[in-house]
Amino acid sequence: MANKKVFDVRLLRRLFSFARPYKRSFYGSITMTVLLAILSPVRPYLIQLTVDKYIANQWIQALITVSIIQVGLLLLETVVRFLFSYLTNWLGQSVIKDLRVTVYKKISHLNLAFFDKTPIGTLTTRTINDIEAINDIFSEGLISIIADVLMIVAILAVMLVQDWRLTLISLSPFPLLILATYIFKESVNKSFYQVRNAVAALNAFVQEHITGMVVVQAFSGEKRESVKFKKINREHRTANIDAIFAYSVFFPVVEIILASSLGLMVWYGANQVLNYQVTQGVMIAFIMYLNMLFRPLRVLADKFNTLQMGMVACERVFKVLDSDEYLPDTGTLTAQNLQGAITFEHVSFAYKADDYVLKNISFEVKPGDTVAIVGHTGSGKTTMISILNRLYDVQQGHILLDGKNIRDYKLSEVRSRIGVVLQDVFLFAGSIYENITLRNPAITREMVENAARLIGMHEFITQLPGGFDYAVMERGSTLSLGQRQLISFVRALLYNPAILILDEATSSVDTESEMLIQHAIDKLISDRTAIVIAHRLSTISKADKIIVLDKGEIKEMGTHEELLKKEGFYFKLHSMQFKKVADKI
Ligand SMILES: Nc1ncnc2c1ncn2[C@@H]1O[C@H](COP(=O)(O)OP(=O)(O)OP(=O)(O)O)[C@@H](O)[C@H]1O
Repeated sequence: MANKKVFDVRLLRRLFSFARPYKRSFYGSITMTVLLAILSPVRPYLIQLTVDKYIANQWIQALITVSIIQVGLLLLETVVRFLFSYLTNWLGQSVIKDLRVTVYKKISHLNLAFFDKTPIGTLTTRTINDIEAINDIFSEGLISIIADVLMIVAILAVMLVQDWRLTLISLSPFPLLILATYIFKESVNKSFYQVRNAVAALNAFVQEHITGMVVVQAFSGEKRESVKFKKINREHRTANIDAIFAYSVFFPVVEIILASSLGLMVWYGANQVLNYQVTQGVMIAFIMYLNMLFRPLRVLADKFNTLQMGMVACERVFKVLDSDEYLPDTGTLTAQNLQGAITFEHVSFAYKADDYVLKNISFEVKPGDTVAIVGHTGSGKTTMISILNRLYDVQQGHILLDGKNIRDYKLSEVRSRIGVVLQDVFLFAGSIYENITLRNPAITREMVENAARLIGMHEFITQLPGGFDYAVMERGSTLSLGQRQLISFVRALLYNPAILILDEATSSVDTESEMLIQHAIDKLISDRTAIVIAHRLSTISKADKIIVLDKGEIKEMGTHEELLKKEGFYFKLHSMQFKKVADKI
C-alpha cells in the first residue's frame, strides 16, 4: 500500500501495453483531454470581454455574436465531455476484458502445486475484483487525473496572464486546501484498504459457508456462524463509516476554502475596480475560474486513491501473470498410438521438499492389463495416479509410457490419452450432455447416446426431465454420487483413452446401482490399460496385478490369489476391509 506505487512507471507501462490494440480510443481520449483543457478557460474569458467591452460600449451586434459563440462552445464542450467519458470507459472495459481472459488462461495452465498453496478465493479476487479496480485506472484514474491537471494548468495560466496579483491573492488559501486534501486522502485510503479486506473476508465467508451449509446445519452451527458473520459485517460497516466521515468533513472544508478564496478575491478585486486597476469583467471571470479550479481539486484526492488502488490491484494481477509455476512442456513425442504400457522406475515423490509421500516405487503394467492399487488411507494411492497423469513431476526416478519417459511426450498428448474418473466427480452447471462432451465439438449426440447405452446409463438419463438436456445444478448436487460417477464413466469412454485411471467411489450404493456401476467399470476397463484405486472386492480380485501400498512404499505386489496365499499385509488388509463384503457375496 505504499504511496510510491501511484506512479510506478514500470507497472503503468506494462498496463498500457494492454491498451495497444485500442490505440485509436486511447489517442482519442487523450485528444479530448487536451481539448477540454483548452476549452475550459475560453467561456469565462468571453464573459469578461462581453462585460468589459460589448456591454460597456453597448455593441449589440457583438453581444449577439458572442452569445451565439458561447452557446456553440457549450455544446462543443458537452460533446467533448461525452466523448471523453465514453472513450475512457470503453478503453477500460476493453483492456480488462483482455486482461481477464489472459489471467484466466494463465491460471488454467498453472501447475497443480500452485493451487495447493493458493486459496480459491484469492484467485477469484484476482480475476474479478482486482481487474475491476484496474478498469478504474482508465475510466476514473490516470487519464482523468491528466485531464484535471491540464485543465488546472490552463486556467491558472490564463488567470496569471489576466492579473497575477489578483490570482495570488485568490489562491492564498490554497496551502490549506492541499493540507486538507492530503489528510483526507490518507484517511480515506486507510478506510478503503480496510473496506477491501472486509469485503474479501465477507466473500470468503459466504462462499465457504454456502458450500459447506450441510456441515453448518448438521452440527447446528447456524447461530455460532451468524455471530462470526456479524463480526465481519461490523468491521465492514466501521471501515465504510470511517470513509464516509472523512468525506463528510472534507467537502464542507473545501467549500469553506473556496468561499475564503472568493471572499479574498472580491475584497481585493473590488478595491482594485474602484481604483480602475481591475475591470468588472475580470472579476466575474475570476469567480468562474475559481469555481472551475475547485471542481477538479475537490475530486482529485479521490481519483488518486482510485489510481492507487488500481495500481495495487495491477501489481497483484501481474504477479499471477508472472508466475512461472508451469510443468515444463518440452517433450515432443505424440501419444496418438499409445499402447498403454506403464513402467515406474524407482519413483519417489514429495509435495513439499523432502517430505516424500511415495518412496522408491517400481512396477510394470502391460498394455491392456488392469492394476488395482490398494492401501490404507493416506498411503499415497491418489498421489500415484496424479503423477501418472503428470499433474506433478516426480523428484526421483522415471515414469515410462510405452518405454519412453513421460516428460518426453507433449503434456497435452499425455493428458489426452490418459482418461481419469475421480471419486468425487465434478460436474459443471449445464446440461448432462455438456458435462459429458465438455464442449468438445468432435463428439456427436449419437456418440454420447451410444456410450451411455454401453455404460448402461441411457435409460436413467432419458428418464430425467429433459433427458440429456437435464440441467445439472452446480457441482451436480441434484444427482447421487453413484449417478455422477456413471456420468463421468460415459465421459471417459467417449474420450477413448489408451490408459484409464479410475478412483472407485467408496460410498455404498444400492444393489441396482452397484450392478450398473460394476457393469460400467467392466466395460470401461476392458481393452485398455487401467489403473484402479480399488475399493470393490470384485474389481480387485479380477485385476491382473494388485499393488499394495503402505506409507508410500510398495508392500506387496501380485494377483489376488498369490497375495492371499502369502498371508501377509494384503491378507490382513483384505480380511479387515473386505471380509464383511466378501461374506455377503
Ligand atoms: N496436495 C497435497 N499437498 C501436500 N500433501 C499432500 C497433498 N495431497 C496429499 N498429500 C499428502 O500425501 C499423502 C498421501 O496422500 P494420498 O491422497 O495420495 O493418499 P491416499 O492413499 O489416496 O488416501 P485416501 O485413501 O484417503 O484417498 C498424505 O499424507 C497426504 O497428507
